[in-house]
Amino acid sequence: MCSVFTLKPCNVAIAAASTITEPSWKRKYASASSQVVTNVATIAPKNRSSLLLKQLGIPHTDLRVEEIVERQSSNNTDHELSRKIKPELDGEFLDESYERCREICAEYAKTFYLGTRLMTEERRKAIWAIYVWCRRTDELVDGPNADYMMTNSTVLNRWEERLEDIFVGRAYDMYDAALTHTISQFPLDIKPFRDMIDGMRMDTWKSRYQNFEELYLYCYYVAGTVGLMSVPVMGISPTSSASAQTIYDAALYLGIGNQLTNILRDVGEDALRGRVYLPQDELAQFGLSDRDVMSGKVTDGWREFMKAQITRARSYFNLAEEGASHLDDASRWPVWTALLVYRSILDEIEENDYDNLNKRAYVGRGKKLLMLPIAYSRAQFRPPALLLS
Ligand SMILES: CC(C)=CCC/C(C)=C/CC/C(C)=C/CC/C(C)=C/[C@@H]1[C@@H](COP(=O)(O)OP(=O)(O)O)[C@]1(C)CC/C=C(\C)CC/C=C(\C)CCC=C(C)C
Ligand SMILES: [Mn+2]
Repeated sequence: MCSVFTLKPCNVAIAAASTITEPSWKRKYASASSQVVTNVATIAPKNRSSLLLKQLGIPHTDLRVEEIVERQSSNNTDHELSRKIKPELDGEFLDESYERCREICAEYAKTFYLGTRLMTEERRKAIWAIYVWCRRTDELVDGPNADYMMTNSTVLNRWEERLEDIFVGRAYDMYDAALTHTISQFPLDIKPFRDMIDGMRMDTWKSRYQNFEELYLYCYYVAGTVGLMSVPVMGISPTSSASAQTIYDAALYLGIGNQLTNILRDVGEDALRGRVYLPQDELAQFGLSDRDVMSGKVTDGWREFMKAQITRARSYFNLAEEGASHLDDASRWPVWTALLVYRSILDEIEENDYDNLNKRAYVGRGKKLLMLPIAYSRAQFRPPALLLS
């Protein structure tokens, strides 16, 4: 274990790296890429979703969400889920741990941080801890220290072992300690956390996506998982008549919508890193290729392509809206705020006349604040079935 008391927010990735040098880990996978190739090949796209999804042309890959929902709804205390571990942490240390998580969330994720400020204290602390774990995981593969750490399967395997430790109450540093405590307070499942690490594995070897199915899988791994991690913290309204599956699906869609938006916002930046997340077959349908993405020229063809991409990203936010109304009363406002603010990045791309090759779309603070009352009024809505019960 490393010394954690000197960590500063900007050292998050270094802190992650400092504990991954021990040589004794077991290798779970022969290599990062073979693991992911296997996943892509064996998780057959399975259209088990509603007519609405079919009409939208959205493939719903079998992402084993049912497995998570089933455990979440059961009272099986033997399972890793719902284990009430009691980390031996004193109040002051824990307060400091959460405070460090808060600082990082405030510094790196203004939109999410705004959302968390609208939550109850317990929930907001839990989301800060989850945020920091997600951010550190992402930093391992594309943060400033990623090259220095030569991110490879070893680093990610070690990070996954460390995750397993966190879930049994063993923390390596202060950030882990906050998450360990969160796990003792909320019925979090380790699965989406593991899946996010798989997504980062994927990002280390894959820089092109042939079609939307491939991209969707990546988006699930790195972002849909965040939705699944968040539901147990946000809570489902006790009067909701919706199935847990419906609500988890909606949370997953919010993650997908966020990530598609992220990808559309960052096309130019990602291209500079040699990455094109846009589906190759869809680029070709619009007479475009990687070369157009790299050229930085915003043509009419590019605009038309972007319009279609934006429409699809919005459709995921729309699907998420349905589930947001079934969350616990106290969680609806923050979730609606995050949804509206993140979705409005798409409006900004339109405002920029679809120039996401040279400009980064940005939602100003004023606009964000204006969305608070709109989100508040949306959050007052409860599905009609609840009013009857
Ligand atoms: C029923 C219902 C609607 C429930 C709500 C569920 C819910 C709260 C869903 C939230 C979904 C969400 C916030 C997804 C985040 C997706 C995201 C931005 C993923 C990013 C991936 C990698 O992308 P990239 O490398 O291209 O990005 P950068 O340029 O590096 O930024 C991630 C970076 C993966 C890691 C994710 C995070 C760090 C964000 C985690 C956020 C939270 C835990 C906060 C959620 C809180 C609120 C208030 C919504
Ligand atoms: Mn990233």
